[in-house]
Amino acid sequence: MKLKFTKMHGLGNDFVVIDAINQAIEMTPELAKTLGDRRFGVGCDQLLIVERPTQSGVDFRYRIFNADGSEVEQCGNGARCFVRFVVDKQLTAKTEIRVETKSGIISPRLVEDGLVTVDMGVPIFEPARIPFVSDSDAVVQPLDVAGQMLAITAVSMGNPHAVQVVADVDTAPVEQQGPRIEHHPRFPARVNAGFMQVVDQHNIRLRVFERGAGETLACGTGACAAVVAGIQRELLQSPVRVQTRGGELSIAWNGPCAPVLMTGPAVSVFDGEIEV
Ligand SMILES: N[C@H](CCC[C@H](N)C(=O)O)C(=O)O
Repeated sequence: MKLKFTKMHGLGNDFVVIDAINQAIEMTPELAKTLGDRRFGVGCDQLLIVERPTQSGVDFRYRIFNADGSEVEQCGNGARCFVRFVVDKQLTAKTEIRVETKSGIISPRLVEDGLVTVDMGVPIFEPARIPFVSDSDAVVQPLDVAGQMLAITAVSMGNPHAVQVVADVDTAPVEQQGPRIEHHPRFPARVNAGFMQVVDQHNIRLRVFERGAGETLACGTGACAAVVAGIQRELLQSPVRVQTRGGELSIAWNGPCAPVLMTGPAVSVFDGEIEV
């Protein structure tokens, strides 16, 4: 069959977005991996699948697959592109929608000058719910990575993140440490590895080696996790501007029981179709 898709990105974190409401397609890890391949397929960091909701009071269901085919719980840059997609394709007349994901309901909404704000929900710190193997709930925990003891903060935004502070993101060992952290045995579901440089209390620079995708130009949940970790470590104060390699995100969080609000762009690049 001919499968229609839209190529989109959020600060260079790129997506293949598929309307599975008006197309009879059942996404599988194998098909996701094929479509995500930058040589043999369309190529993307993640695939975003738009489906009808399974719950009442919700507008859509949104499934997320990494380029390696793994289906995951949450994607921040993807959530912004999702709302841009359903509005552009006239799948809704709303500009604020409720979206069902594997990790719960999120509420992205279009704001002025093309930006999108998403309520990404309340961060999770309990190790068992991240999941992170630990008998402590300390904010900073040691993690032995190939004999080097790192100081990380483990937090879930629906998906797991391990955030460390580095002096300079440009010289941080992202390519060497990233895969080792991603596959560390204390993260039984693997993990996204964040490298955060604190510029001042309201500004950070960030690189993320993503679970199932490698380093991306930006990671929305990674930006949320880094700001939450920085505030918990008393290094940051809300709101925080996060400079990623692909551009800037604005993150606000008012403390442990509050949701994290993320604001940034969402860009549609082209429509296409591919034989599957
Ligand atoms: N690689 C992530 C999913 C995509 C997250 C990222 N693209 C974002 O914008 O949050 C994971 O396996 O949890």
